[in-house]
Amino acid sequence: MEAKCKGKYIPPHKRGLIASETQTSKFEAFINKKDSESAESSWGRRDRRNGLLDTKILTETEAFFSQVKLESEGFEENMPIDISENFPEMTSFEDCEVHQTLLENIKKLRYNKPTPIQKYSIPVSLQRRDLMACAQTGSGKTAAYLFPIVAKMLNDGPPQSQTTVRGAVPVSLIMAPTRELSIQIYEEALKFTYRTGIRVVVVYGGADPKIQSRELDRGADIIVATPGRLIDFTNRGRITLNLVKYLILDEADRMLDMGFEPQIVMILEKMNKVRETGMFSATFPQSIQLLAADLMKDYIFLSVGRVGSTTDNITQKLFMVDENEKREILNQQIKDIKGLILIFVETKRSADFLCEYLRRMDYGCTTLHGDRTQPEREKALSDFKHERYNILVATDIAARGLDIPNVNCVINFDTPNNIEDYVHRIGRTGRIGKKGIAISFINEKNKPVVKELYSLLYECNQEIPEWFEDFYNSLVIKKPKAKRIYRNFN
Ligand SMILES: Nc1ncnc2c1ncn2[C@@H]1O[C@H](COP(=O)(O)OP(=O)(O)OP(=O)(O)O)[C@@H](O)[C@H]1O
Repeated sequence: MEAKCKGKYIPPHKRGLIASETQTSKFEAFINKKDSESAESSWGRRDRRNGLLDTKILTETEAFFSQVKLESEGFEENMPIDISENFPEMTSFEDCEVHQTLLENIKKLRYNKPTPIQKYSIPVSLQRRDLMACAQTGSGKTAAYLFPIVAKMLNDGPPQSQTTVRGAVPVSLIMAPTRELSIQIYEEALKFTYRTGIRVVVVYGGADPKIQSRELDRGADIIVATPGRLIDFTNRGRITLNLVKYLILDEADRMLDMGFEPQIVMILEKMNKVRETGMFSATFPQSIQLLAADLMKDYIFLSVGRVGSTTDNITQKLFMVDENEKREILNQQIKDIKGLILIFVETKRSADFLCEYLRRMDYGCTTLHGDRTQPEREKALSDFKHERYNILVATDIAARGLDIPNVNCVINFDTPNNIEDYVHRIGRTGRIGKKGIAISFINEKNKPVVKELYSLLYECNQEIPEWFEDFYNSLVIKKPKAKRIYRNFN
């Protein structure tokens, strides 16, 4: 029996056996032979029938493809893998019998081979299992979930009941914590769905809801969203979630922490219980893992490298700097750095002040923070990406997920007191095998993060300055209790 099962990963040891096996037969119903044989998918045929072909999006996506450069300098291959059930890894994207258009899109993206997280997670998702996946920043987690979603959707074909409901009735929902990250995921999803006929729409706060609403009216098969705006649209009946089969929480630990969790629960309540869920992040504190586990069924846990660790490609430097010396030291440090520099500060006000200062020092600088309007935020990010300014001063809204090529250096002007934030922030550099530098200014205010930071530096083989060793020791070595002196009165 031929081992080819469309949209499903077939591990090398199972090729040539297959169809009678349970995993395979479970998916036979979804296999649409015509789809995989013809260049056009059933989604494409649907669009043609309904006059939905969107040439503007196609042209836009072609422009994205033309910007793709082969940036990877080789990923770390020998990472420790922890997986809760044995799933053989895939060695190439072609291992998966997926629609040829998806494989062509992978070629256009110039992904020659899967990264370690992709190798292990794609087979799990194609076997339609829930997944909690943790891998370092910049290791290709976005493709790790987009590839199987698009593969499965191409397999399944459009849902029959879709046309009877008003508004958008997505099959896949991807949620992310920030507007900029949602836009980035949307643009990635356009590349994966190019010429498949699958429509992707992004909805996020701060942008004109009328424009987003018009897009939704044309139909949305994959929706990428920030939670607040998604709730608005579902409450207004513009988005119906009861056909969602594939749910992804990107930056899942952030999505499930206290800030977002109530909104996520509200959204999940509107969804069909029968769905496949994927949760992805570079960090996953244990308490959040427990919460996440409650939202999945019989899930696979996968980690590539230690949960919450960072890549050795980032050289992490620490400086002991008092608050009033920070600007001066910053000036000394950035003078000779080539390429893009991303500086993190704690507050929106300090972002503006620091940017102003750097401009006075003749640096090309812009800011990204929550007090700016959405168009200003998008322009700032685009100006930075396209190197119109080589310094971006940002608050934590730029900490997670953003994939900006050529960020050579991240500076924690105000180092966060939470190790997860630290890991995500410095992860804006040293992506996909590239080298990067992360500089952090530390002082007494950072006591809460010292222990975890020390462990992180140690495990990533980073140089630990003597003063930091002392700082650490002063916090961990308990002072001996004063000895009681028993006087001898004899
Ligand atoms: N197989 C691959 N080959 C080459 N490049 C890849 C591959 N997969 C992903 N990339 C590229 O790697 C970069 C980082 O990927 P991505 O943004 O998905 O990382 P991430 O793991 O989600 O990071 P973060 O934790 O910061 O969100 C992107 O530019 C992406 O296009």
